[in-house]
Amino acid sequence: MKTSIATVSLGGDLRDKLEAIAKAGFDGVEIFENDFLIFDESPRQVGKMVRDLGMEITLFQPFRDFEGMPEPLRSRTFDRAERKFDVMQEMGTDLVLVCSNVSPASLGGLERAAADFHELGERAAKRGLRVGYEALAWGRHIHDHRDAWEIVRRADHPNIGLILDSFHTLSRKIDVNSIRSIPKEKIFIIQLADAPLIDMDLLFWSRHFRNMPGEGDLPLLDFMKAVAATGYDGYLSLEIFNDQFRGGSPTAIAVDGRRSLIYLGDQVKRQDPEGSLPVPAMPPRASVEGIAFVEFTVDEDEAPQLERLIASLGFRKVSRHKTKSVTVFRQGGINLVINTEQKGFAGASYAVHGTTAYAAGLMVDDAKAAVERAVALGAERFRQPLDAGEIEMPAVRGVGGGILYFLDPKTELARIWEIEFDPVEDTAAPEPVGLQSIDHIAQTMKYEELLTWLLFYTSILDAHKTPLVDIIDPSGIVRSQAIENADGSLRITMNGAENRNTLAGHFIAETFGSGIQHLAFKTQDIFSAAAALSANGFVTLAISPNYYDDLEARFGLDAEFAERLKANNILYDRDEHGEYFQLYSPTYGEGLFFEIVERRGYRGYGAANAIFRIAALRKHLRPAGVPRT
Ligand SMILES: O=C(O)c1ccc(O)c(O)c1
Ligand SMILES: [Mg+2]
Repeated sequence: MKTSIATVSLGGDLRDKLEAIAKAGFDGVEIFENDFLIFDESPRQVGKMVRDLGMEITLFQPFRDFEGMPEPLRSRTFDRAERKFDVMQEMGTDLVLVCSNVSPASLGGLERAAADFHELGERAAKRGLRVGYEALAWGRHIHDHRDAWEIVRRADHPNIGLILDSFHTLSRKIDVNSIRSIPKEKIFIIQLADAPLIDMDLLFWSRHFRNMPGEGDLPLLDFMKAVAATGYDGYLSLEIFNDQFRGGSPTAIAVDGRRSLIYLGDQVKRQDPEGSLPVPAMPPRASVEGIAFVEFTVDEDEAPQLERLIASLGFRKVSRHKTKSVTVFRQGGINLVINTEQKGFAGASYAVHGTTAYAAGLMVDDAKAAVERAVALGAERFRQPLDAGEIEMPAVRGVGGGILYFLDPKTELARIWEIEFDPVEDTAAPEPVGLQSIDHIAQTMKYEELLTWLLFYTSILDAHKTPLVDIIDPSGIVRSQAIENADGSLRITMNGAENRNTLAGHFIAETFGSGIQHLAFKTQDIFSAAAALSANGFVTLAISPNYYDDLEARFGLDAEFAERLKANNILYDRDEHGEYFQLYSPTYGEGLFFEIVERRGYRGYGAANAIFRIAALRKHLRPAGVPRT
């Protein structure tokens, strides 16, 4: 599968962009004219830079306001085209994009436009160049690829073809099946972009909100399936106008882009294995059975404090690593691993970020295959030297440089706790409080990173994203979106902080990066859990009494029930599927905390309660609100 991206998609100068694009593994690049115009090197030099990086120029674009011009504008337009043809020949590319005319001076009429394109085709052919016509969604006369195709068809010239851009077609909800009957040799290139569904002016939406396929809400897969049905096997080229992306790291955005294309190709191929699109083979998305463990890095001085907090949550120390300073705490199906090693990645991670949950292990159907897929999609494999007797656990780098491990039931990874660990007798064992599994892992990141990790998880794991919700923090907005699998055994919430004054923003600033900010454990009975926690000396996060007054009024709760919630600092929510109960620990250190939830059918994460618990959590930021028993 040949991949390309338009230079307009990234920030930096042309050299930075080209280097980032090559590094991410793209085969080609669209030179966006403005990126070239503001760059000081000659067209020849730019072409050489691209080829020296092992790529080719797939397209030069855009050429605007061409078709349907009355004289004398028409002649001027052809002169202008000849000048651009000169540049293209010097640069070494044969394809130019003409986008549909937006000029008020332009005249409509398919025949007139077709005649103009025929003449342009003649001129292009003399130089061995080709011209692709794209219908802008806001073109003055042509804003539908079906009309653009009709013009190309009538132009009837081998050097004139069509360019399809998913945004223009899908933003106008044009039936993609109309693509299937276009001869593949008349499709000169495919441009791809997704976008979040926002009701706004098409031009504004396109110029500011496009994102990578899979990051938005448009039916890109339907579009690509229709393209593939033509037999098209040429370049898939990203063209992403997005202010946030241009402000971000060109390297990171390029990696996301390439991942999005490979993943899209993979989806097309899985639906039509005999299709023409040459997609690299890779294992399917990993089916997740659950969260096998979460691992904390902490130093020896702080470890007792964290262990006391975990013990008060009803976790019992069950085993110690045979060769490393690593212990396992367990309750129900939850494994919390405490790593106080100074060497290796855990030690390095502690040195940079302090006490954090820096790694998580997912139980999947096939751990090796999961990593193979992740790496095929551009993830960075993680490995470190093993001690004698240790088994290799497949892993990749995840959010914030954390580690995502994979285990499976069919290899010795299933027995990792017996193979690498010795059982220990926990003399101060607390009473379990009925926590059964990890309901969700909550990761905090800068808002700019949210789409990156959303694509990372959804492309590697058999999971989907939920709609974006706004979490109201007293100091700003945190944008939250969850990754879930079908049976709810995997839930990861991702909270994108827009400023550092929010609780999430504070966490990122103080731990020097993104990562797991909290873990939510699931119980079947939150009231008995609350009682058992209290007996263990666990200090529950205190919620304002005013919250309960409001809650009673909002949901029409009976007074006695509301009083029970209040007495236990339990937050309550309801959706069309059922009820939700939450209680929290205070924050530990710079913002890490724990949550306990009971779901009675409820599907969300209690966004409506966030402002209340955030306000309460903030009070505990300093000093650490850890029970010191
Ligand atoms: O926003 C634009 O003007 C513009 C230009 C060229 C394109 O290929 C496109 O899709 C949009
Ligand atoms: Mg386009």
